[in-house]
Amino acid sequence: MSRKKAARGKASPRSPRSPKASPSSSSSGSGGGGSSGRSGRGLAAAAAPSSGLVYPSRPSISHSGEFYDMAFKVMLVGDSGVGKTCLLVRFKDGAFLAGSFISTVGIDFRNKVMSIDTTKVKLQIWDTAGQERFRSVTHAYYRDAHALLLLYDVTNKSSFDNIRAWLTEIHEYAQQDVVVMLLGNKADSTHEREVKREEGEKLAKEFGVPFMETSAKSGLNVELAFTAVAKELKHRTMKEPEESKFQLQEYVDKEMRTVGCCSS
Ligand SMILES: Nc1nc2c(ncn2[C@@H]2O[C@H](COP(=O)(O)OP(=O)(O)OP(=O)(O)O)[C@@H](O)[C@H]2O)c(=O)[nH]1
Repeated sequence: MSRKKAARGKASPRSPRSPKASPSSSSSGSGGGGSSGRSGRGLAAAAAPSSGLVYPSRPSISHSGEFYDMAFKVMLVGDSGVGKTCLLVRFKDGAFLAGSFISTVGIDFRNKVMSIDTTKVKLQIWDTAGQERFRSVTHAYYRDAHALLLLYDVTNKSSFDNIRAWLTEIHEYAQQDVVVMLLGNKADSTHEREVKREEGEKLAKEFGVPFMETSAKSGLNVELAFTAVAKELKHRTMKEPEESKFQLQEYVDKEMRTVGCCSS
């Protein structure tokens, strides 16, 4: 069995739910960002993304009129229902999508320009459908991703168990030096919790990836997760010799201690 097949075999995402949007309804987000993926607008950008890092010699301007110095592609991946769209909407708009769950169809993206030290970093964030039937669409996007935020749902053990299969898939399709961060989402749901924080930490350690728990609902660590990834990508790109190497997990741990965060 090929590695690809093995990865697929292991992954057993939640049973598919009927999406409310049709792939043909889409023109994916550009400029200020695409749709949230909630109302059937802007879903399922079928065309492969244009490749590569934007690191212009002078600031560029985004479609929303914001200047930026460098741009990166970040993908959100993980089982259906773990909260990828909600995490993106929380980060981009500071809101939580409560109410009935509508699965993402295919793939969608939104942009956000962040100030990292004195640099303007544009993140183009791709929200992928977690459902197995869209996997072949999302595979095409992995190779252009500079960072992957891999989510599981702390209230859903099988989404955690599937992380190994997701990591196999990432190794198969993404660039070798892609930045990967593991996120245990829905940390606000203390009563329904099925995965302890320590289990997430242990798995992340095993695979050598940084880890934190998040909540798209409360906003816990959402900004931090994207900031940490943006910092890592910026440091990798600038490679300033006098700068000491940026340590992503150290940064995350320090920031979490500072804000006195973390749920359990
Ligand atoms: N309590 C809680 N619920 C959340 C959180 N994030 C998402 N949800 C809920 O989980 C459900 C699924 O969220 P989505 O963001 O649509 O999940 P997704 O990973 O994008 O799902 P697919 O599009 O199918 O891949 C929704 O009902 C959300 O309201 C969170 O942090 N806390």
